[in-house]
Amino acid sequence: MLEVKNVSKSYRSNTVLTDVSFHLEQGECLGLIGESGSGKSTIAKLILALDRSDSGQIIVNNVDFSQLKGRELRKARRHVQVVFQDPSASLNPKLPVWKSVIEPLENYPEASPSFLKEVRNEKRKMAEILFEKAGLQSGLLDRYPHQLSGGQRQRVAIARGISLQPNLLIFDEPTSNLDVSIQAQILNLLKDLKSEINMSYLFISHDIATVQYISERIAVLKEGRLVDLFKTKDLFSADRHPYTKELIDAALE
Ligand SMILES: Nc1ncnc2c1ncn2[C@@H]1O[C@H](COP(=O)(O)OP(=O)(O)OP(=O)(O)O)[C@@H](O)[C@H]1O
Repeated sequence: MLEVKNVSKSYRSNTVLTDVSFHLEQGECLGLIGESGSGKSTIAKLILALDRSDSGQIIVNNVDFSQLKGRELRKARRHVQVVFQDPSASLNPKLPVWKSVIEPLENYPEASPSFLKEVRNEKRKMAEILFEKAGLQSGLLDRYPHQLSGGQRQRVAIARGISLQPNLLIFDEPTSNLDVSIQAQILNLLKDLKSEINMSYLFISHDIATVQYISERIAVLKEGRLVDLFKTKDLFSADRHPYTKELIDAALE
C-alpha cells in the first residue's frame, strides 16, 4: 500500500536522504530506526507530502503522491495520518479535546469511517466512539489538553489520528516522552487498533526494543541511507548489517 522508491532529498548542500527504497504491505507495521539526524522524520515529512523529494517516488495505494497538487493532493492526504512525539503539535490548547479529535472529520466531510457510519453527523457521538477506541473515558471529553496527563494526551492524538480511518498511520517517536509503563500501554493500544481497523503503520523510533515489540519488519537508516531491512524475528541473526549490530549492542548496554 506504500512504496518509497529511490527517494533522495537535500537541504541546500546537506544531503539528508540518498536513494531510499522500501515498501509497506496493507495491515503491516514497519519500524524505522536510526540515530538522531539520520533522516527518519524527513522520510515521514515526504510521505505526508509536507515537503517534496528531489527525486524518486512515493506511491500510496497506487497513487504517486509526488505528482499530486492542489485539490488532488488534499484529497489523497486523508489516507495518510500522523501521530507525533509531542501530542501538543496536533491539539489546539484553546479547544476541549473532543473538538480536536473530530476536527479531521470536519475537514473531510466526504470521509466515512466504518466505525462512525451510524453517527457521522453527530459530532459529540463521533468523539465518544473515538475516545472509547483510544481507551479514554468519556469524562475527559471536555478537558483541555493541559488538564490531561502525557499518556492521556497521546491517546487523544491517537484518537484524532485514526478518526479518518487512514490506510497509513505514521508514528514519529510516539512514546519517547512517556514513562515506561505508559509506553507499554500505548504500544498495546496501537497493536489492537491496527488489527481492528486494518491500518498500516510506519513506526519511527530510535528505541530498538519499542520497534521490536510493535513491528513485523524493521528498516535501519544510517546517514540517510537504508542499510538494513529485515523481519523482526531476524533481529539477532548473524547476517545483520554491522551498523544494526552496533545499534543492538548500544541498546543492550
Ligand atoms: N527543513 C529543513 N531544512 C534544513 N535542514 C533540514 C530540514 N529538515 C531536516 N533537516 C536536516 O536533515 C537532517 C535529518 O533530520 P531528521 O529530522 O530527518 O532526522 P531524524 O533521524 O528524524 O532525527 P531525530 O531522531 O533527531 O528527530 C538533519 O541534519 C536536519 O538538520
